Amino acid sequence: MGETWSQIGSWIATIMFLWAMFDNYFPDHLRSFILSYSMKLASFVYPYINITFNEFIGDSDEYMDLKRSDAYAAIETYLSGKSSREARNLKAVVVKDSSQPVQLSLDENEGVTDEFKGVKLSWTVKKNTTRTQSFSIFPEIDEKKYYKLTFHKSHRDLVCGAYINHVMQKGKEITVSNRQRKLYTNNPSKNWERYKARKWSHVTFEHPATFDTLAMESKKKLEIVNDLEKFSKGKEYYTKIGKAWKRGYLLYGPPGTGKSSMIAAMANHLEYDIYDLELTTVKDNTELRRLLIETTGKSIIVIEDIDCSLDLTGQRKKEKKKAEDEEAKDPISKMTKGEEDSNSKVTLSGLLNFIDGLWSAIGGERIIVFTTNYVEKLDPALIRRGRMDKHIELSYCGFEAFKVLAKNYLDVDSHPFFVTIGHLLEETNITPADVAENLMPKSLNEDAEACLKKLIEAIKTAKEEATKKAEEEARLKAEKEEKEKQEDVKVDGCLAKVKENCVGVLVKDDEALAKEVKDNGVTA
Ligand SMILES: Nc1ncnc2c1ncn2[C@@H]1O[C@H](COP(=O)(O)OP(=O)(O)OP(=O)(O)O)[C@@H](O)[C@H]1O
Ligand SMILES: [Mg+2]
Repeated sequence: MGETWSQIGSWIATIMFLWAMFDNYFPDHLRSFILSYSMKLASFVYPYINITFNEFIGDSDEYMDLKRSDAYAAIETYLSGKSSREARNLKAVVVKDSSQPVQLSLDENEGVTDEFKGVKLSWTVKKNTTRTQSFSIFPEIDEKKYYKLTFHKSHRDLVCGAYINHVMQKGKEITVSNRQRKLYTNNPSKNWERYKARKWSHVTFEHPATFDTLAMESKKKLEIVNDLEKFSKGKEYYTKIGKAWKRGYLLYGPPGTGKSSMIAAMANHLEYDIYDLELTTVKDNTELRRLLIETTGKSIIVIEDIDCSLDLTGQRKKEKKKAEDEEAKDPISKMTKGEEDSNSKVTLSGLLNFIDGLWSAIGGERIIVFTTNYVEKLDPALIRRGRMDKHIELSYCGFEAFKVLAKNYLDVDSHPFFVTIGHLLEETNITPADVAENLMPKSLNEDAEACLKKLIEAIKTAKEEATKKAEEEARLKAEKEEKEKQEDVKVDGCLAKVKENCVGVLVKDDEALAKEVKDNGVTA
């Protein structure tokens, strides 16, 4: 044993001596010559290239700076399917916000093979373990995991370029399709500075609406679906035309015509998250921009009832005044509300900047949706094309929309009652929400026919009510006109009297005098 050790010792000493001689006495050009030949010899004996992808990147001395590498995560996801089929030692990882409860990945020292354009490659998971210097009796063990990609040197260009890109892209795509989508809402800014506070809170987005369940004309529906798909696949196109990759939709129509349902259908179709922006809690334009920066790509930013959210139409002023009146009556509610109802100073120009300013281009594909019940009240600058690229009107229920609802709610494609319903719908304004409510069976023994009958009655009632309302409105209008006519006659009479009494002193023209008489009576 002692002999072996002394032999190893003498070998090491000899190698070190030769290395020192080589380093000190060989001329530079001879040294690089020998080194290059020895590399060639090594590559002849082992013609493979290894690339490592570390799990954590950043400054390892500064623990806080370490960040899980996106590339590592993408590789793990990319290999997950292969690993579960081929590898013998697997590890189950719980992935946050994923629709799959666990993801299987390779355990240490396990490997799988992959093939790309006829080239074979192998992936293995390795671990470096080092003991960190510490004064504890239990030295801390620092483990660094990494993926090692091995391939033949003749495929260097293909692997370093196209293959690695392919892995990253596929890995991200799988992550996106597995992820649970989220519905975000903005937190009031007074909470932003708290420990771990976030600008957006989220829940899992689970709205079941799809374009199949949406009741509207099929032609219009197809047009919207095509528009969305063209947008979501249009990265290169948007780059080519020099436009930020985003699109604005304005959804308008009476309450209950499916504006919110359409937003849910859009998100489900594109697999996007939704950011539901409550503008009234945003203090000013700077806060609006900060919220925008924190949104991610592949998302729909929604501002519902835009006419009520901003002081563009005078709506908010009215609401504020009403709130102030209520507070005056109930001072306790004012105290409990605290600062929450502080005034928002978001302006039209701030909102326009949010939609298409320089900041709006950050973070990838994004859709912005505004909804309103009163499109005519909106400032034209806000909804011009380029900002709100597509204006979609959601209107009262037509026959085609009814058929979609009948199929969804009752599983009925045709029925003798359909003809009556079709005629009634042509003559009556009834929202899809009301139609849907009537089509929904309310007890176990209510069948499709009973529901359709119920709907016919409801449309008839709506029609009668609408006729009554129209008649009442016509009566009020006629009354108003009659009153105005009478007032005009009275004014003309007074005017004649004034003119008669003031002949020669009349200084005002007829119109001004008439106005004064109208406002103040004959005394004027
Ligand atoms: N076009 C539609 N297709 C299918 N269902 C609809 C449609 N319109 C309304 N509904 C039904 O009516 C309900 C209310 O619709 P939704 O909330 O989408 O209306 P809205 O236009 O957003 O109304 P508001 O202007 O009051 O916000 C939905 O839950 C849905 O079941
Ligand atoms: Mg709505």
